[in-house]
Amino acid sequence: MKIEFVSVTKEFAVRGSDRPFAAVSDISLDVAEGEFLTLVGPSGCGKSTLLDLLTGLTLPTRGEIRIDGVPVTGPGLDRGIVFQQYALFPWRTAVANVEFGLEAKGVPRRERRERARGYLDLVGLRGFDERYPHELSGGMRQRVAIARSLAYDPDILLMDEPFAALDAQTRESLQEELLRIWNKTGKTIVFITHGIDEAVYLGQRVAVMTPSPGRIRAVVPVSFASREGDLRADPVFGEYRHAIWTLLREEVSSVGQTLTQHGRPLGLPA
Ligand SMILES: Nc1ncnc2c1ncn2[C@@H]1O[C@H](COP(=O)(O)OP(=O)(O)OP(=O)(O)O)[C@@H](O)[C@H]1O
Repeated sequence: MKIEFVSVTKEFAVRGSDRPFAAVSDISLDVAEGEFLTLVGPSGCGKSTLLDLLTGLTLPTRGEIRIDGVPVTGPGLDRGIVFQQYALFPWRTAVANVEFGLEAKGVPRRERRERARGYLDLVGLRGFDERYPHELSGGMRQRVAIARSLAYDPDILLMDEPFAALDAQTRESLQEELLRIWNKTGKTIVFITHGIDEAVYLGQRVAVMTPSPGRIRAVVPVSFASREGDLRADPVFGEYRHAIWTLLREEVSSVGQTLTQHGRPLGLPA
């Protein structure tokens, strides 16, 4: 297993109270090597807390997170992160931003530019190497951020609502690009979103989180007979969307009904 959360709880101290607040509680979840897992849930359910734990920026109060069987004790170059905000260096061109990842890896100067250009190509930004971030659109900046994370050549890509600030059309085209990049690179991706459509479109499995305390309500495997054409208009897409929407509203019994109706066991609680 690439990533394992084993009974992970994260508590924060609350000012003026001697009882801590559990941001996430007793989370157990496995992510396979090369899998694309989306994590969906409402604001405040603990998605970012889970991701922070996975980056090693914070440590669990109880439980353990393992990568390749080894407990996470701090950040590492095996995990690349893409945030909602672009976090690019404004004083560096696109290609120099991507090169930053290669500097961290100790790649010799000569090789850096060439490899950085390769990553810009991969994210569809050929010809934009010398643009500064302020000369790029929001979608392009996010492509540069993805290219920079890929330049570290991490095994795992962690994405915290990376497309949330983009307009709908740009978001859809970046989702498509991301799937293409994932297919090409075989990275393990954990992608956080509060959009059900986005979770269903991208994920091979969708982990559904509910708040107070943050828990994983269900993990829904997603598959389509074909991804040709307008996938979002596919009735099966609508079924997944509805199932997850219902889970988020805790109407679990009707979810069981919707799904068995079509004879596809989706691993949901009955
Ligand atoms: N450092 C902290 N100290 C105290 N409470 C915290 C801390 N970090 C997060 N929390 C609390 O933990 C809960 C989960 O927060 P988190 O940011 O993980 O949620 P989220 O699902 O990512 O939300 P959003 O979608 O709005 O980003 C929230 O109630 C938040 O107030």
